[in-house]
Amino acid sequence: MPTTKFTTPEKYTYLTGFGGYHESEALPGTLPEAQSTPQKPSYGLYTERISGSSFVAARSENRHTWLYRIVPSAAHAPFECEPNSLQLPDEKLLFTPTQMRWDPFDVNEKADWVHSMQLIAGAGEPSTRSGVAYHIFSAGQSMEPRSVYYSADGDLLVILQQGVLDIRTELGYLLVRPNEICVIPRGIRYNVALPEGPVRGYSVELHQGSFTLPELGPIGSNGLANARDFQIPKSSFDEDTDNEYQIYVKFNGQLFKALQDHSPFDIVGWHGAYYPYKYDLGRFLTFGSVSYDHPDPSIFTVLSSSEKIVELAAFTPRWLTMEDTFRPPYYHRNTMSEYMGLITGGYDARTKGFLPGGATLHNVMSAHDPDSESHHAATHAELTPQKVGEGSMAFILESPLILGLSQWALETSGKRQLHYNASTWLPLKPRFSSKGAGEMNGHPIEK
Ligand SMILES: O=C(O)Cc1cc(O)ccc1O
Ligand SMILES: [Fe+2]
Repeated sequence: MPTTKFTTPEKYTYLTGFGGYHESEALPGTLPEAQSTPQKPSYGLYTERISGSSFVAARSENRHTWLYRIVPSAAHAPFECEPNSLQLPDEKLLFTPTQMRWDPFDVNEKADWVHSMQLIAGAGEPSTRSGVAYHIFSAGQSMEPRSVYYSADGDLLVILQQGVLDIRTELGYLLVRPNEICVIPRGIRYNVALPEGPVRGYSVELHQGSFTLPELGPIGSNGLANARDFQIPKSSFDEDTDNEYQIYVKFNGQLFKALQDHSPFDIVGWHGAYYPYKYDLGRFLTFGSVSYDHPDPSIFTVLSSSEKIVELAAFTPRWLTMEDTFRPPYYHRNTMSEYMGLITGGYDARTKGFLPGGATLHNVMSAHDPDSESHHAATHAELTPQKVGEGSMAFILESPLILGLSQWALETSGKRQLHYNASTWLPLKPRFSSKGAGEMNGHPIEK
């Protein structure tokens, strides 16, 4: 059969709305009317289903999608183990309460998406569907065009820091640019091309549950990440049953590969609620205190997860107007582990050492926040309305899990700052005076 390529002119247009039931067809008349499994699907297609939740999951958590494709995904050669996979950290993680900070991670010019993922920290494991894995990706190469990857281990949240990801998923295209995040659900196959050169960023794989929008409570019906701003690909297919394709899968932490002689991008139409999506953090509707005191960063939550295993919050540009307030984050210890990254610019509790493409980890109950310089600056700042984070974007992943560190994070990457704690908090000296409130080492505290 001759190979004919079909790409929709609407390659990068999207459906919108978080969590809703969507449908898309690249050829009119693909989707069956009023049913899902007709005896003879249109155009001689095969019907296939991908389930992202158990059949009996509550309606609010039930996620599945019906696919109408040229050849079923099951038609491939056996999977074989890829022995030298970088993505397989078959190692014991190190659990330490020591505060961690990393310089920006290097781009691995030779690696593609699949082979560039490096584990930073994790807890639990995929086989029992427990916990999370935090990775850094830093790829210099597009994936081989006739190859796809999927993870059987969890839903993947991608926080892009540098470059552009042209992600072709089975369900259509997603162009992910800096300041955007995307989620690729477990099992969805995709190829990542790098149209603008090397990419770098952070990812979190959720072994259990799925990503959700946080409840809004007293905020009301809009705000934070609005459901409408989540973008979902539209169906687009290749009609190629002549060439060989590679299917990579991460399965319980191990990379496997199988070959097939037809394009995995052969879905002509789909309907369902299980799909990849992207979101531009620039659209976040930020709330904060307009009177006094520092609100908790939960007010910045972009995505939560169904079993509260991890939550993503973004520190977007915003106005601070609080009166008589120490405005940056307070000193704290937290029952949650806090992993932070910087997409652009700076972060108001840290004057130096926390740079775009770098990261920090303050594990469960490990004390942290403002470094001595930013503490001093904020204590003496004039409290006029102030825009913070202009041109900046930082994020935090909060998790109740104690995170263990990989050998790569601790040693191999060479990016761990060995004197993080000492340089950040040891310069903080006592300023207490029993002679009375309002004095600092015998000097009146400036109001
Ligand atoms: O910088 C951090 O550690 C994140 C953070 C920010 C904040 O405003 C309050 C608490 C907190 O952990
Ligand atoms: Fe914190």
